[in-house]
Amino acid sequence: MTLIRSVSLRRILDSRGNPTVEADVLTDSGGFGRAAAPSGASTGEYEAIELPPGEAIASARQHAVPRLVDEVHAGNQREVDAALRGADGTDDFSTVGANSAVAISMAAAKAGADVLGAPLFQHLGGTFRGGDLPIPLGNVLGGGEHAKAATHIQEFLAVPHGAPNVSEAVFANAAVHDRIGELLDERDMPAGKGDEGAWAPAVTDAEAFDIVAAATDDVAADVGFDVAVGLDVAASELYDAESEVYRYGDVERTPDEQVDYIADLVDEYDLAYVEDPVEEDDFDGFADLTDRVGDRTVLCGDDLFVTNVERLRRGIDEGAGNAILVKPNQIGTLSDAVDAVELATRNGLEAVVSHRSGETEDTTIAHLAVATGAPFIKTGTVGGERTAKLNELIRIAEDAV
Ligand SMILES: C=C(OP(=O)(O)O)C(=O)O
Ligand SMILES: [Mg+2]
Repeated sequence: MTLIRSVSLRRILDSRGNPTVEADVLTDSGGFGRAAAPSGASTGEYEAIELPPGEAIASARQHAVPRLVDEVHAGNQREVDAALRGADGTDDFSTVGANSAVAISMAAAKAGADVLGAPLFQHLGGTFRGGDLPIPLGNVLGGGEHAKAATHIQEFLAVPHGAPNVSEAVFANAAVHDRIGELLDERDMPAGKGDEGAWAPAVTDAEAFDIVAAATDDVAADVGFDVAVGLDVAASELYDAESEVYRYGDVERTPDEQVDYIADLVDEYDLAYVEDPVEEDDFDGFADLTDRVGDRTVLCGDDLFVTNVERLRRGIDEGAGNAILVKPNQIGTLSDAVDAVELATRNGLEAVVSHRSGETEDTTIAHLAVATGAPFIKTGTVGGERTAKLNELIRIAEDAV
């Protein structure tokens, strides 16, 4: 019933206005799935390879599609993803492109769910999933690679960890975003928005902390539950490997000073979450920070782990971090992404399923987070490509997908 009958690939627009890959998968019984690849801007050095969409599509048509059509069942995700890996023949999807691979992998999962008549999260996670919804981490102000001339730290996040349900959490993050807009207005600080819809004012990181902390406090008082502050430092983008310093404009920090700086920020702002506090090769610095503040904050590896079980295993062995960011396109298939979540969970690390800065209306990550029981999802706060996932979570919670 779920034997793949056709796979079609096309170029569509992503939220930055760049082309990306969309895949349609059709099964012999008429099951249909459509999914699109997201795309990063502050990408990790060790991510799977995203090819220019035209090349990725041509290569997938040549190498992957013949291995899938009339050969593989969309309902068997491991079989689909093994066929994609076999067709590619490399560790990093550099033949067919991780963008084609992830679009096909996710579209096949949706086709499988369609045949079953079950929501995607249930097809991926089993019938007992759906009770635990992730806490949404909302990017409300930022800069880095997502908005030049704004903050050095890439993302200031709202963390509504006291919310009684996902819907109230989603609306609390939107309220923080809105409150920041008011505070920027009051302070006469004009601001556009970055790639993920977060405010991108030309303020210092210190001013940004002040504004975001005020906004989360105001919203927490209003909604009656805790809303904390989190960060994605995206430290690899600040690191100058030649001189071995982190550059925040004119301010330089050595790797040791960087660890001290982040540890101080965790205590000063009671940070609930810090992603990529040090650069992607510094497992030692990550472990040092985990020793110092890992008991009171979530320390998450994005560029450090790139959703890769080999790099995650090293992190587990060395005590680097207590959480992993999970981006399916960093590794190329849903099976690989689920393997990373399961390895993390078995070893006491938390999983944070994540969007990319370049996104589409695709909602697969909302289902993946619920399917894997991930405690967090990071998928922005406002903007149609971000609200697509947030609204899907609200529907999943209501059993309305
Ligand atoms: C979402 C992120 O940005 P990008 O997609 O640009 O890597 C991130 O760094 O966590
Ligand atoms: Mg990141």
